Amino acid sequence: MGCPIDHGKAPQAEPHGDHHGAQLDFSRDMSYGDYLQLDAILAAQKPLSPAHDEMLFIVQHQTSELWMKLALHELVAARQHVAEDRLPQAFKMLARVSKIFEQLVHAWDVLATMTPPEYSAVRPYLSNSSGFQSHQYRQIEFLLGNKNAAMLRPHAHHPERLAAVQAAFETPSLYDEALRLASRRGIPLPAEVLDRDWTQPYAAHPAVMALWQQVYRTPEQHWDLYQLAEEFVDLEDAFRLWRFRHVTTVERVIGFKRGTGGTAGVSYLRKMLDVVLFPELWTVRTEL
Ligand code: HEM
Ligand SMILES: N[C@@H](CC(=O)c1ccccc1NC=O)C(=O)O
Repeated sequence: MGCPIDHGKAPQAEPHGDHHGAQLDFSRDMSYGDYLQLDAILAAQKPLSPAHDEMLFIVQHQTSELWMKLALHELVAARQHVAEDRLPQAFKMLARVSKIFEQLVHAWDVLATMTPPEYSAVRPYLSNSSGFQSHQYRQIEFLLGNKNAAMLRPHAHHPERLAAVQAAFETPSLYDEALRLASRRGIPLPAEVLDRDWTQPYAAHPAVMALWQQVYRTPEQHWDLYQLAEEFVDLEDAFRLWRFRHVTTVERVIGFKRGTGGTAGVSYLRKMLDVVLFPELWTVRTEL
């Protein structure tokens, strides 16, 4: 079997030759590398230091950003599906995002092969750059409800990126949309939940706790909200593991040095382990 598109060519003279019938001439057809823009992607690793390990550092971050690009694409679409009452489509996307995070959790194993002296050879070349300035990461945090206006500042000098991060900052989070959906389904929720200032981080509310208690006590009557809640828990679980591996990897590589981004480093990242994205989905478990 060759390409499913009929290019109007005669069949290969030797379909069972040493090329197994594969097309070998791409002078006129789109090839693998053409489709994937590999020339652009593979020309984008530009080490600044003479250190051997900088290639690992660059590839690790670039691949993470590509997975974050997909996660963001899925999360934006999932939120839209929730906002428009199409839960099955949202489930599919949220399950994929959880798997992306699991992939990113395992990716730390590769970076952890870099020892402190190996990283010390690269670090001076990083100047003040830091993952803290990742605009895709910040959009993911905002989409998941972890809003913080100060995090917009690193993007102020770049209008296009600022607009994207700002839009994520001002738009209801995935969880906000889930609560609005529950309300459309007839579960009573107050205005301070349904129409709040979306630029504020979500804070736990007793009415939302009551909603999830109802869902988890009678799942058969609220099956899709129950499934949505469990998708959210999967997602937060995977995200927590990612945050945890980040701190432990950072600690083993730079110890308690300040971050290049200006924070205290490990103690800042440890503080981020306290973030709870979907608070009632965790506390409801105590009540069941
Ligand atoms: C040796 C490897 C790494 C070290 C030493 C490191 C260190 C740090 C430190 C110290 C911070 C706090 C901000 C600062 O002051 O710079 C930070 C933040 C951050 N890093 Fe890393 N990091 C490493 C690898 C990675 C990788 C592979 C990613 C994946 C994209 C990443 C993404 C981030 C993100 C998104 C933040 C912001 C976190 C937040 O604000 O909650 N880092 N990193
Ligand atoms: N914040 C790190 C530097 C760092 O990790 C970094 C620098 C440039 C591009 C990505 C990075 N990764 C995550 O923060 C440090 O303090 O060593």
